[in-house]
Amino acid sequence: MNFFDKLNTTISQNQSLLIVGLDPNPEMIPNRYQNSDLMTGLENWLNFVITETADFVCAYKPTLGFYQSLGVPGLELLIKVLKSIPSHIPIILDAKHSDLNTSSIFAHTIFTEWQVDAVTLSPYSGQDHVAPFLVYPDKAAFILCSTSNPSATILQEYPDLKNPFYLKVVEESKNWGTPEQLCLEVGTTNAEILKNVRTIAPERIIMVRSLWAKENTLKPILSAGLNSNGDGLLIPVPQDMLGSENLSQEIQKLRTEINNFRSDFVDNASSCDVWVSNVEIKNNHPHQDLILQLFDIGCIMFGEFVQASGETFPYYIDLRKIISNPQVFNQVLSAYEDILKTLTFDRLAGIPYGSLPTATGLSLRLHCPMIFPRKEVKAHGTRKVIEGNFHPGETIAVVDDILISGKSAIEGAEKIKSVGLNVKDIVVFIDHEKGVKDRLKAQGYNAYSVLTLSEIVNTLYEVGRITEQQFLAFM
Ligand SMILES: O=c1ccn([C@@H]2O[C@H](COP(=O)(O)O)[C@@H](O)[C@H]2O)c(=O)[nH]1
Repeated sequence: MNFFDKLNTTISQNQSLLIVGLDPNPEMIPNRYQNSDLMTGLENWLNFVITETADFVCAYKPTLGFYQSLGVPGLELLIKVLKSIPSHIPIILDAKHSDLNTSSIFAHTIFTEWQVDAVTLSPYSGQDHVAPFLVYPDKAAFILCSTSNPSATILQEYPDLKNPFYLKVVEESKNWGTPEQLCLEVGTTNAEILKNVRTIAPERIIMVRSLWAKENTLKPILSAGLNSNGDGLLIPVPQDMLGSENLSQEIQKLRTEINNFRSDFVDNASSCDVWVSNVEIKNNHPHQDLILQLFDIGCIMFGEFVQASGETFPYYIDLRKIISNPQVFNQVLSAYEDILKTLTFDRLAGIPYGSLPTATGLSLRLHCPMIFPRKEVKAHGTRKVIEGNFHPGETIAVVDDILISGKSAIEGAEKIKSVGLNVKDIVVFIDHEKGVKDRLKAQGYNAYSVLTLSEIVNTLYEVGRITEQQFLAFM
Protein backbone atom coordinates (compact mmCIF):
# COMPACT_ATOMS: atom_id res chain seq x y z
CA MET A 1 0.00 0.00 0.00
CA ASN A 2 1.39 3.46 -0.81
CA PHE A 3 1.99 6.17 1.77
CA PHE A 4 -1.15 8.11 0.87
CA ASP A 5 -3.47 5.10 1.17
CA LYS A 6 -1.71 3.88 4.31
CA LEU A 7 -2.09 7.31 5.92
CA ASN A 8 -5.76 7.62 4.97
CA THR A 9 -6.46 4.12 6.24
CA THR A 10 -4.90 4.91 9.62
CA ILE A 11 -6.68 8.28 9.76
CA SER A 12 -10.04 6.58 9.35
CA GLN A 13 -9.26 3.48 11.46
CA ASN A 14 -7.92 5.51 14.41
CA GLN A 15 -10.15 8.51 13.68
CA SER A 16 -7.13 10.71 14.16
CA LEU A 17 -5.07 13.42 12.49
CA LEU A 18 -2.49 13.23 15.28
CA ILE A 19 1.14 12.37 14.69
CA VAL A 20 3.63 11.56 17.42
CA GLY A 21 7.31 12.51 17.33
CA LEU A 22 9.48 9.60 18.48
CA ASP A 23 12.50 11.60 19.54
CA PRO A 24 15.17 10.33 21.95
CA ASN A 25 15.77 13.79 23.33
CA PRO A 26 17.84 13.42 26.54
CA GLU A 27 16.46 16.77 27.73
CA MET A 28 12.87 15.50 27.60
CA ILE A 29 13.25 11.99 29.05
CA PRO A 30 10.81 11.63 31.98
CA ASN A 31 12.33 11.11 35.48
CA ARG A 32 10.92 7.60 35.73
CA TYR A 33 13.17 6.47 32.84
CA GLN A 34 16.36 7.98 34.25
CA ASN A 35 17.34 5.12 36.61
CA SER A 36 18.94 2.95 33.91
CA ASP A 37 21.65 4.05 31.43
CA LEU A 38 20.62 6.74 28.97
CA MET A 39 20.12 4.56 25.88
CA THR A 40 18.03 1.97 27.78
CA GLY A 41 15.96 4.73 29.37
CA LEU A 42 15.30 6.37 26.01
CA GLU A 43 14.37 3.06 24.40
CA ASN A 44 11.96 2.15 27.21
CA TRP A 45 10.37 5.58 27.07
CA LEU A 46 9.87 5.49 23.28
CA ASN A 47 8.41 1.96 23.49
CA PHE A 48 5.98 3.20 26.14
CA VAL A 49 5.00 6.09 23.84
CA ILE A 50 4.32 3.70 20.95
CA THR A 51 2.27 1.29 23.07
CA GLU A 52 0.18 4.09 24.57
CA THR A 53 -0.51 5.92 21.30
CA ALA A 54 -0.68 3.33 18.49
CA ASP A 55 -4.49 3.29 18.46
CA PHE A 56 -4.85 7.05 18.48
CA VAL A 57 -2.42 8.40 15.88
CA CYS A 58 -2.27 8.39 12.10
CA ALA A 59 1.56 8.43 11.80
CA TYR A 60 4.82 8.48 13.72
CA LYS A 61 7.59 10.96 13.07
CA PRO A 62 11.08 10.10 14.36
CA THR A 63 13.54 12.99 13.99
CA LEU A 64 16.78 11.68 12.50
CA GLY A 65 18.89 14.44 14.10
CA PHE A 66 18.14 13.26 17.66
CA TYR A 67 19.29 9.74 16.81
CA GLN A 68 22.39 10.95 14.92
CA SER A 69 23.43 13.14 17.80
CA LEU A 70 23.61 10.04 20.03
CA GLY A 71 26.21 8.52 17.66
CA VAL A 72 26.27 4.85 16.66
CA PRO A 73 24.07 3.77 19.63
CA GLY A 74 21.58 6.40 18.48
CA LEU A 75 21.33 4.93 14.98
CA GLU A 76 21.00 1.45 16.50
CA LEU A 77 18.17 2.80 18.63
CA LEU A 78 16.50 4.25 15.53
CA ILE A 79 16.45 0.83 13.87
CA LYS A 80 14.90 -0.71 16.99
CA VAL A 81 12.29 2.04 17.26
CA LEU A 82 11.34 1.69 13.58
CA LYS A 83 10.84 -2.04 14.12
CA SER A 84 8.65 -1.43 17.18
CA ILE A 85 6.14 0.66 15.20
CA PRO A 86 3.13 -1.44 14.08
CA SER A 87 3.57 -1.99 10.35
CA HIS A 88 0.18 -0.50 9.39
CA ILE A 89 1.10 2.94 10.81
CA PRO A 90 3.03 5.17 8.39
CA ILE A 91 6.43 6.50 9.45
CA ILE A 92 7.55 9.98 8.41
CA LEU A 93 11.29 10.28 8.93
CA ASP A 94 11.96 13.89 9.89
CA ALA A 95 15.36 14.29 8.21
CA LYS A 96 15.06 17.73 6.58
CA HIS A 97 17.51 16.26 4.10
CA SER A 98 19.03 18.94 1.90
CA ASP A 99 22.12 17.55 0.16
CA LEU A 100 21.74 16.91 -3.55
CA ASN A 101 24.81 14.65 -3.74
CA THR A 102 23.51 12.18 -1.17
CA SER A 103 19.82 12.23 -2.08
CA SER A 104 19.75 8.99 -4.15
CA ILE A 105 21.71 6.89 -1.69
CA PHE A 106 19.87 8.38 1.29
CA ALA A 107 16.49 7.66 -0.36
CA HIS A 108 17.60 4.08 -0.98
CA THR A 109 18.63 3.55 2.65
CA ILE A 110 15.58 5.07 4.30
CA PHE A 111 12.99 3.62 1.93
CA THR A 112 14.33 0.17 1.14
CA GLU A 113 16.42 -0.68 4.22
CA TRP A 114 14.69 1.25 6.99
CA GLN A 115 11.27 0.92 5.33
CA VAL A 116 10.04 4.38 6.32
CA ASP A 117 7.07 5.67 4.32
CA ALA A 118 7.91 9.35 3.94
CA VAL A 119 10.67 11.85 4.59
CA THR A 120 10.93 15.57 5.22
CA LEU A 121 13.12 17.52 2.79
CA SER A 122 14.50 21.03 2.59
CA PRO A 123 13.52 22.69 -0.71
CA TYR A 124 16.65 24.75 -1.37
CA SER A 125 18.32 22.33 -3.80
CA GLY A 126 15.18 22.22 -5.92
CA GLN A 127 13.53 19.47 -7.90
CA ASP A 128 16.80 17.63 -8.67
CA HIS A 129 17.18 16.94 -4.98
CA VAL A 130 13.57 15.86 -4.44
CA ALA A 131 13.19 13.65 -7.54
CA PRO A 132 15.31 10.72 -6.25
CA PHE A 133 12.87 10.38 -3.33
CA LEU A 134 9.83 10.37 -5.60
CA VAL A 135 11.04 7.56 -7.84
CA TYR A 136 9.73 5.27 -5.09
CA PRO A 137 6.03 5.28 -6.06
CA ASP A 138 4.83 4.05 -2.66
CA LYS A 139 6.73 6.68 -0.71
CA ALA A 140 6.24 10.40 -0.12
CA ALA A 141 8.19 13.56 0.65
CA PHE A 142 7.20 16.53 2.83
CA ILE A 143 8.69 19.80 1.64
CA LEU A 144 9.57 22.28 4.35
CA CYS A 145 7.79 25.53 3.44
CA SER A 146 8.06 27.52 6.61
CA THR A 147 9.43 27.23 10.13
CA SER A 148 8.32 29.13 13.21
CA ASN A 149 11.85 30.23 14.00
CA PRO A 150 11.66 34.07 14.30
CA SER A 151 15.01 34.64 12.57
CA ALA A 152 13.79 32.69 9.52
CA THR A 153 11.15 35.34 8.82
CA ILE A 154 13.63 37.50 6.94
CA LEU A 155 14.03 34.71 4.38
CA GLN A 156 10.54 33.22 4.42
CA GLU A 157 8.78 36.53 3.95
CA TYR A 158 11.23 37.89 1.39
CA PRO A 159 10.70 40.18 -0.52
CA ASP A 160 7.40 41.24 1.06
CA LEU A 161 4.24 39.91 2.64
CA LYS A 162 2.38 40.07 -0.66
CA ASN A 163 4.68 37.60 -2.40
CA PRO A 164 6.52 35.83 0.40
CA PHE A 165 9.17 33.29 -0.50
CA TYR A 166 7.46 30.52 1.53
CA LEU A 167 4.52 30.68 -0.91
CA LYS A 168 6.94 30.49 -3.84
CA VAL A 169 8.23 27.25 -2.28
CA VAL A 170 4.65 25.91 -2.16
CA GLU A 171 3.87 26.93 -5.73
CA GLU A 172 7.10 25.52 -7.13
CA SER A 173 7.12 22.28 -5.17
CA LYS A 174 3.57 21.48 -6.28
CA ASN A 175 5.09 20.91 -9.73
CA TRP A 176 7.54 18.35 -8.39
CA GLY A 177 5.11 15.59 -7.51
CA THR A 178 1.51 14.47 -7.23
CA PRO A 179 -0.61 15.20 -4.13
CA GLU A 180 -0.19 11.56 -3.12
CA GLN A 181 3.59 11.84 -3.06
CA LEU A 182 4.45 15.47 -2.49
CA CYS A 183 3.20 16.90 0.81
CA LEU A 184 4.05 20.09 2.68
CA GLU A 185 5.43 20.92 6.11
CA VAL A 186 4.42 24.22 7.68
CA GLY A 187 5.83 25.21 11.05
CA THR A 188 3.97 28.18 12.41
CA THR A 189 1.88 29.54 15.25
CA ASN A 190 0.41 32.06 12.81
CA ALA A 191 -2.81 30.71 11.31
CA GLU A 192 -2.60 33.32 8.55
CA ILE A 193 0.55 31.66 7.14
CA LEU A 194 -1.13 28.26 7.12
CA LYS A 195 -4.23 29.73 5.50
CA ASN A 196 -2.09 31.24 2.72
CA VAL A 197 -0.52 27.84 2.07
CA ARG A 198 -3.88 26.03 2.12
CA THR A 199 -5.35 28.54 -0.32
CA ILE A 200 -2.81 27.73 -2.99
CA ALA A 201 -2.45 24.04 -2.11
CA PRO A 202 -6.00 22.84 -1.40
CA GLU A 203 -5.14 19.31 -2.50
CA ARG A 204 -1.96 18.73 -0.45
CA ILE A 205 -1.42 17.01 2.88
CA ILE A 206 0.07 19.56 5.22
CA MET A 207 2.04 18.55 8.29
CA VAL A 208 1.76 21.45 10.67
CA ARG A 209 4.51 22.04 13.26
CA SER A 210 5.23 24.34 16.19
CA LEU A 211 1.60 25.19 16.86
CA TRP A 212 2.03 24.45 20.57
CA ALA A 213 4.73 27.11 20.93
CA LYS A 214 1.97 29.65 21.61
CA GLU A 215 -1.25 29.20 23.57
CA ASN A 216 -4.72 28.86 22.02
CA THR A 217 -3.51 28.22 18.51
CA LEU A 218 -5.15 24.82 17.92
CA LYS A 219 -8.54 26.06 16.66
CA PRO A 220 -7.23 28.86 14.43
CA ILE A 221 -4.67 26.43 12.99
CA LEU A 222 -7.35 23.78 12.32
CA SER A 223 -9.63 26.34 10.77
CA ALA A 224 -6.86 27.61 8.48
CA GLY A 225 -5.36 24.27 7.54
CA LEU A 226 -8.11 21.66 7.25
CA ASN A 227 -9.23 20.99 3.71
CA SER A 228 -12.90 21.16 2.73
CA ASN A 229 -13.39 17.51 3.83
CA GLY A 230 -12.09 18.32 7.31
CA ASP A 231 -8.79 16.52 6.85
CA GLY A 232 -5.54 16.89 4.86
CA LEU A 233 -3.78 18.19 7.99
CA LEU A 234 -1.41 16.30 10.31
CA ILE A 235 -1.22 17.66 13.85
CA PRO A 236 1.69 16.85 16.17
CA VAL A 237 1.01 15.76 19.75
CA PRO A 238 2.63 18.33 22.10
CA GLN A 239 6.09 17.19 23.18
CA ASP A 240 5.29 17.73 26.91
CA MET A 241 2.42 15.27 26.69
CA LEU A 242 4.81 12.46 25.69
CA GLY A 243 6.34 12.50 29.17
CA SER A 244 3.00 11.92 30.89
CA GLU A 245 2.18 8.64 32.61
CA ASN A 246 -1.40 9.12 31.42
CA LEU A 247 -0.40 9.55 27.81
CA SER A 248 -3.13 7.34 26.40
CA GLN A 249 -5.95 9.30 28.12
CA GLU A 250 -4.44 12.67 27.29
CA ILE A 251 -3.96 11.89 23.63
CA GLN A 252 -7.54 10.59 23.37
CA LYS A 253 -8.80 13.84 24.90
CA LEU A 254 -6.85 15.86 22.33
CA ARG A 255 -8.10 13.61 19.52
CA THR A 256 -11.71 14.19 20.61
CA GLU A 257 -11.20 17.95 20.76
CA ILE A 258 -9.78 17.93 17.21
CA ASN A 259 -12.48 15.61 15.86
CA ASN A 260 -15.28 17.72 17.37
CA PHE A 261 -13.81 20.74 15.66
CA ARG A 262 -13.51 18.81 12.38
CA SER A 263 -17.15 17.74 12.37
CA ASP A 264 -18.38 21.29 13.10
CA PHE A 265 -16.01 22.54 10.43
CA VAL A 266 -17.37 20.18 7.79
CA ASP A 267 -20.98 20.92 8.80
CA ASN A 268 -20.32 24.64 8.39
CA ALA A 269 -18.01 24.20 5.42
CA SER A 270 -19.96 26.54 3.17
CA SER A 271 -19.42 29.44 5.58
CA CYS A 272 -15.74 28.67 6.23
CA ASP A 273 -13.13 30.82 4.63
CA VAL A 274 -11.09 28.06 2.98
CA TRP A 275 -10.35 27.30 -0.65
CA VAL A 276 -13.24 26.39 -2.86
CA SER A 277 -13.49 26.54 -6.60
CA ASN A 278 -14.13 30.13 -7.71
CA VAL A 279 -17.51 29.16 -9.12
CA GLU A 280 -20.62 27.86 -7.48
CA ILE A 281 -23.39 26.20 -9.44
CA LYS A 282 -26.18 23.94 -8.40
CA ASN A 283 -25.99 20.26 -9.47
CA ASN A 284 -22.42 20.78 -10.53
CA HIS A 285 -20.70 18.10 -12.57
CA PRO A 286 -18.66 15.65 -10.43
CA HIS A 287 -15.60 16.55 -12.54
CA GLN A 288 -16.35 20.28 -12.55
CA ASP A 289 -13.04 21.32 -10.93
CA LEU A 290 -11.09 19.12 -13.31
CA ILE A 291 -12.93 20.53 -16.34
CA LEU A 292 -12.14 24.09 -15.17
CA GLN A 293 -8.49 23.27 -14.57
CA LEU A 294 -8.19 21.64 -18.01
CA PHE A 295 -9.68 24.78 -19.52
CA ASP A 296 -7.43 27.05 -17.45
CA ILE A 297 -4.23 25.26 -18.54
CA GLY A 298 -5.23 25.50 -22.19
CA CYS A 299 -6.32 21.93 -22.94
CA ILE A 300 -9.76 22.99 -24.18
CA MET A 301 -9.69 25.63 -26.90
CA PHE A 302 -12.52 27.28 -28.79
CA GLY A 303 -12.12 28.69 -32.32
CA GLU A 304 -12.00 27.19 -35.81
CA PHE A 305 -9.81 24.10 -35.96
CA VAL A 306 -9.31 21.81 -38.95
CA GLN A 307 -9.29 18.14 -37.88
CA ALA A 308 -7.34 15.27 -39.44
CA SER A 309 -10.47 14.35 -41.40
CA GLY A 310 -10.51 17.82 -43.06
CA GLU A 311 -13.63 18.86 -41.14
CA THR A 312 -13.63 22.17 -39.26
CA PHE A 313 -14.69 21.99 -35.58
CA PRO A 314 -15.45 24.92 -33.27
CA TYR A 315 -13.03 23.53 -30.67
CA TYR A 316 -9.80 21.62 -30.21
CA ILE A 317 -8.87 19.47 -27.26
CA ASP A 318 -5.17 19.13 -26.49
CA LEU A 319 -4.82 16.68 -23.64
CA ARG A 320 -1.08 16.35 -24.30
CA LYS A 321 -0.61 19.46 -22.12
CA ILE A 322 -1.57 17.63 -18.94
CA ILE A 323 1.91 16.13 -18.64
CA SER A 324 3.25 19.59 -17.79
CA ASN A 325 0.93 19.95 -14.82
CA PRO A 326 1.36 16.98 -12.44
CA GLN A 327 -1.59 17.95 -10.28
CA VAL A 328 -4.06 17.95 -13.19
CA PHE A 329 -2.37 14.91 -14.73
CA ASN A 330 -2.87 13.08 -11.47
CA GLN A 331 -6.59 13.88 -11.40
CA VAL A 332 -6.96 12.78 -15.01
CA LEU A 333 -5.28 9.47 -14.15
CA SER A 334 -7.65 8.96 -11.21
CA ALA A 335 -10.64 9.45 -13.48
CA TYR A 336 -9.35 6.86 -16.00
CA GLU A 337 -8.49 4.55 -13.11
CA ASP A 338 -12.09 4.61 -11.82
CA ILE A 339 -13.26 3.17 -15.15
CA LEU A 340 -10.39 0.73 -15.64
CA LYS A 341 -10.94 -0.77 -12.20
CA THR A 342 -14.32 -2.04 -13.38
CA LEU A 343 -12.83 -3.86 -16.40
CA THR A 344 -10.89 -7.10 -16.79
CA PHE A 345 -7.64 -7.14 -18.80
CA ASP A 346 -4.07 -8.40 -18.71
CA ARG A 347 -2.23 -5.37 -20.09
CA LEU A 348 -2.81 -1.74 -20.95
CA ALA A 349 -1.98 -0.17 -24.30
CA GLY A 350 -1.62 3.56 -24.94
CA ILE A 351 -2.25 5.00 -28.40
CA PRO A 352 0.81 7.04 -29.49
CA TYR A 353 1.84 9.68 -28.98
CA GLY A 354 -0.73 11.57 -26.92
CA SER A 355 -1.81 8.71 -24.71
CA LEU A 356 1.57 7.14 -23.97
CA PRO A 357 2.21 9.21 -20.80
CA THR A 358 -1.34 8.50 -19.60
CA ALA A 359 -1.00 4.76 -20.19
CA THR A 360 2.40 4.80 -18.44
CA GLY A 361 0.93 6.57 -15.41
CA LEU A 362 -1.98 4.14 -15.28
CA SER A 363 0.32 1.15 -15.68
CA LEU A 364 2.31 2.28 -12.62
CA ARG A 365 -0.79 3.04 -10.59
CA LEU A 366 -2.62 -0.17 -11.41
CA HIS A 367 0.56 -2.27 -11.30
CA CYS A 368 -0.43 -3.54 -14.73
CA PRO A 369 2.07 -4.16 -17.56
CA MET A 370 1.89 -1.92 -20.60
CA ILE A 371 2.49 -2.22 -24.34
CA PHE A 372 1.88 0.15 -27.22
CA PRO A 373 1.24 -0.16 -30.95
CA ARG A 374 3.79 1.80 -32.97
CA LYS A 375 2.44 4.72 -34.94
CA GLU A 376 4.83 4.03 -37.78
CA VAL A 377 6.69 0.73 -38.09
CA LYS A 378 10.45 1.20 -38.61
CA ALA A 379 12.15 -0.25 -41.67
CA HIS A 380 15.18 -1.23 -39.59
CA GLY A 381 15.89 -2.86 -36.22
CA THR A 382 13.24 -5.23 -34.88
CA ARG A 383 10.48 -3.74 -37.11
CA LYS A 384 8.04 -4.35 -34.32
CA VAL A 385 4.37 -3.35 -34.59
CA ILE A 386 3.93 -3.63 -30.85
CA GLU A 387 6.47 -2.41 -28.29
CA GLY A 388 6.78 -4.17 -24.95
CA ASN A 389 6.46 -7.80 -23.93
CA PHE A 390 3.22 -9.77 -24.10
CA HIS A 391 1.81 -13.27 -24.55
CA PRO A 392 -0.52 -13.95 -27.49
CA GLY A 393 -4.05 -14.60 -26.27
CA GLU A 394 -3.90 -11.92 -23.55
CA THR A 395 -6.58 -9.24 -23.29
CA ILE A 396 -5.54 -5.62 -23.72
CA ALA A 397 -7.42 -2.52 -22.54
CA VAL A 398 -6.75 0.38 -24.93
CA VAL A 399 -6.29 3.89 -23.50
CA ASP A 400 -6.73 6.93 -25.73
CA ASP A 401 -7.35 10.65 -25.17
CA ILE A 402 -10.36 11.58 -27.29
CA LEU A 403 -12.72 9.82 -29.66
CA ILE A 404 -13.69 11.89 -32.68
CA SER A 405 -14.30 9.35 -35.43
CA GLY A 406 -12.70 6.51 -33.47
CA LYS A 407 -10.17 5.97 -36.30
CA SER A 408 -6.99 6.28 -34.18
CA ALA A 409 -8.28 3.98 -31.45
CA ILE A 410 -9.48 1.38 -33.96
CA GLU A 411 -6.20 1.49 -35.89
CA GLY A 412 -4.30 0.94 -32.64
CA ALA A 413 -6.63 -1.88 -31.58
CA GLU A 414 -6.28 -3.59 -34.97
CA LYS A 415 -2.47 -3.53 -34.73
CA ILE A 416 -2.70 -5.05 -31.26
CA LYS A 417 -5.03 -7.76 -32.55
CA SER A 418 -2.72 -8.48 -35.50
CA VAL A 419 -0.17 -10.04 -33.12
CA GLY A 420 -2.65 -12.44 -31.52
CA LEU A 421 -3.89 -10.25 -28.65
CA ASN A 422 -7.53 -9.50 -27.80
CA VAL A 423 -9.06 -6.05 -27.43
CA LYS A 424 -12.53 -5.64 -25.94
CA ASP A 425 -12.41 -2.31 -24.17
CA ILE A 426 -11.31 1.18 -25.23
CA VAL A 427 -11.16 3.81 -22.49
CA VAL A 428 -10.90 7.48 -23.42
CA PHE A 429 -11.03 10.72 -21.51
CA ILE A 430 -13.41 12.57 -23.83
CA ASP A 431 -16.13 11.29 -26.11
CA HIS A 432 -17.03 13.66 -28.90
CA GLU A 433 -20.38 11.78 -29.00
CA LYS A 434 -22.26 11.84 -32.34
CA GLY A 435 -22.57 8.07 -32.33
CA VAL A 436 -18.88 7.13 -32.22
CA LYS A 437 -19.36 4.69 -29.32
CA ASP A 438 -22.05 2.90 -31.35
CA ARG A 439 -19.72 2.69 -34.34
CA LEU A 440 -17.07 1.13 -32.13
CA LYS A 441 -19.63 -1.28 -30.70
CA ALA A 442 -20.50 -2.37 -34.24
CA GLN A 443 -16.83 -3.25 -34.71
CA GLY A 444 -16.73 -5.29 -31.50
CA TYR A 445 -15.33 -2.73 -29.03
CA ASN A 446 -16.87 -1.40 -25.81
CA ALA A 447 -15.94 2.27 -25.46
CA TYR A 448 -15.91 4.08 -22.10
CA SER A 449 -15.28 7.77 -21.51
CA VAL A 450 -14.66 9.92 -18.44
CA LEU A 451 -16.44 12.93 -19.97
CA THR A 452 -18.48 13.83 -23.00
CA LEU A 453 -17.79 16.96 -24.96
CA SER A 454 -21.24 18.35 -24.16
CA GLU A 455 -20.64 17.89 -20.41
CA ILE A 456 -17.47 19.95 -20.80
CA VAL A 457 -19.09 22.68 -22.86
CA ASN A 458 -22.16 22.92 -20.61
CA THR A 459 -20.00 23.19 -17.50
CA LEU A 460 -17.77 25.86 -19.01
CA TYR A 461 -20.77 27.85 -20.16
CA GLU A 462 -22.61 27.55 -16.83
CA VAL A 463 -19.64 28.89 -14.88
CA GLY A 464 -18.99 31.67 -17.39
CA ARG A 465 -15.66 30.43 -18.76
CA ILE A 466 -16.98 30.56 -22.35
CA THR A 467 -19.24 33.06 -24.07
CA GLU A 468 -22.72 32.36 -25.34
CA GLN A 469 -21.33 32.64 -28.87
CA GLN A 470 -18.76 29.89 -28.19
CA PHE A 471 -21.44 27.79 -26.55
CA LEU A 472 -23.80 28.19 -29.48
CA ALA A 473 -21.04 27.50 -32.00
CA PHE A 474 -20.55 24.19 -30.32
CA MET A 475 -24.27 23.39 -30.13
O1 LIG B 1 -9.83 17.99 -30.66
C1 LIG B 1 -9.12 17.02 -30.99
C2 LIG B 1 -9.36 16.22 -32.08
C3 LIG B 1 -8.53 15.19 -32.41
N1 LIG B 1 -7.43 14.93 -31.64
C4 LIG B 1 -6.56 13.80 -32.08
O2 LIG B 1 -7.26 12.91 -32.92
C5 LIG B 1 -7.49 11.65 -32.33
C6 LIG B 1 -8.93 11.30 -32.27
O3 LIG B 1 -9.49 11.38 -33.55
P1 LIG B 1 -10.20 10.12 -34.23
O4 LIG B 1 -10.96 10.72 -35.35
O5 LIG B 1 -11.09 9.47 -33.20
O6 LIG B 1 -9.12 9.21 -34.67
C7 LIG B 1 -6.99 11.77 -30.90
O7 LIG B 1 -6.35 10.60 -30.49
C8 LIG B 1 -6.06 12.94 -30.95
O8 LIG B 1 -4.78 12.51 -31.28
C9 LIG B 1 -7.19 15.72 -30.57
O9 LIG B 1 -6.21 15.53 -29.85
N2 LIG B 1 -8.04 16.75 -30.27
